[in-house]
Amino acid sequence: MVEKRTPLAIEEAVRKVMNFAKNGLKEMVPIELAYGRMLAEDIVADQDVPAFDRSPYDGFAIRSEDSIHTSTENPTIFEVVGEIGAGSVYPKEVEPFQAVRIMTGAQIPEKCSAVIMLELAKEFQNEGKNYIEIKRSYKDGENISFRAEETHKGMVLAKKGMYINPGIVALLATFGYSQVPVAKKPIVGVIATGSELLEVNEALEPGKIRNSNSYMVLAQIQKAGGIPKYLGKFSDDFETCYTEVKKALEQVDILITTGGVSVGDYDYLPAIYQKLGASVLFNKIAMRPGSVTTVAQLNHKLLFGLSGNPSACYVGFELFVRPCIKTYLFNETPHLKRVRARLGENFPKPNPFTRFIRGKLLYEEENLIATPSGFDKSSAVSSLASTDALIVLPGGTRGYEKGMTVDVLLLEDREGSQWPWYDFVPSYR
Ligand SMILES: Nc1nc2c(c(=O)[nH]1)N[C@H]1C(S)=C(S)[C@@H](COP(=O)(O)OP(=O)(O)OC[C@H]3O[C@@H](n4cnc5c(N)ncnc54)[C@H](O)[C@@H]3O)O[C@H]1N2
Ligand code: MOO
Ligand SMILES: [Mg+2]
Repeated sequence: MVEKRTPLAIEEAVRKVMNFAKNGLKEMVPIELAYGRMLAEDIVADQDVPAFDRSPYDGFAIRSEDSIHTSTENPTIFEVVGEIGAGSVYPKEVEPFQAVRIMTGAQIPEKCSAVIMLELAKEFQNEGKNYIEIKRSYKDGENISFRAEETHKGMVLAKKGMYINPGIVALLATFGYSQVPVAKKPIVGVIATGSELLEVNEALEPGKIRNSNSYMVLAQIQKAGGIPKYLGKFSDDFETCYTEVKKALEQVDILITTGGVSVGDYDYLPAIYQKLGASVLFNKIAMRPGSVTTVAQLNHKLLFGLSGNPSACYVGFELFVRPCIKTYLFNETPHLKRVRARLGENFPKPNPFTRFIRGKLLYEEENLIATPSGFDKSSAVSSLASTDALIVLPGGTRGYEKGMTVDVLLLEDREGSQWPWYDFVPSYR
């Protein structure tokens, strides 16, 4: 008699896994390699930006008080006593009715309090000296970029766990991080099980299929921020698979197997977990696809037994493995982000379990439309190619109709969420 498994609610299953998700370590990388990594520390401003009052224009720096009585009828003349470009500092104090020719980015000379744009100053020479004439007054501080107007020393500019985008790279450079503290990536091993599996370069034979799960999962690992490590594909032979899984555990932070988790004669993963002494967190979830997704832990190392069926494998990874990789990388929003959309097609088939339909998102005017990507069986491969969201259809006795409001989990978003697993309400209720 085949073992009867009790399905666990998805939310509970994710919670059980997250109890074993842990933060990883920090490592330093040169700033050129920081893009795309996750920050392992808050970035705190160790200086003001700008660090000195500077000119936002090419022009002339003056003492604004010298310009008070200026008008078209009563122009004011300044003697130009020096010139500085960005990077240079005018060495003296500026006297009344003197001006310093100054370029964008240069430090405002001492005593100066306004900048006249080049275009608004009439330049002339007299007896070998340079002068400018202006026809309006300038206020104290006019055309000056003040010290700390952008950032104060001590401000947190980017938080630990944030994805390092080009803007954060600019910040890191501004604040002198030639070496950047980033989260060390977890090594995530992948083992495919199945006597039917051929390698990608092998010709098809009767009854066999090419191993697509491994390469799909390797890509998912990379996308989530881990280091994928392909450990091979093995026939459904208990001893071989046991030995390979045991060996793999020594080389990785997280281990994924695909296939062999259901109740079939050659589904050996449950027995492998038992022989390893690993404790199984669950082996049946009230979801489709991926109901057979099994997760175990051995000495706090997670072993994900993803289904062999490609769509089930894909979904199992996104719901369970991804948040563990993100947590390892210090991310505090490790789960998929959830938004509302309108269903783009009828989905008439009711299901007792919650379904995660692979879908494609599209904006129509201000509405977000989520349309199933295609062939929807758990064995489907082709529909995954155009999938950028999982449409969540809670289990029940009725199907869903085009235009209904549904929850979707975003696969191409970087923000993520702390916890999307609450109140999935079927819109037909
Ligand atoms: N009597 C029952 N049979 C099944 C049940 C059940 O509850 N009772 N569950 C079904 C569900 S749901 C799923 S999902 C599958 C899960 O099977 P396994 O995870 O044990 O995976 P396998 O049996 O090894 O393979 C299933 C399917 O996937 C193909 N496969 C496997 N590996 C790969 C790979 N690397 N690349 C591409 N395709 C792969 C394999 O050829 C099979 O067709 O069990 C149901 N059965
Ligand atoms: O676990 Mo299966 O993927 O539910 O179809
Ligand atoms: Mg099976």
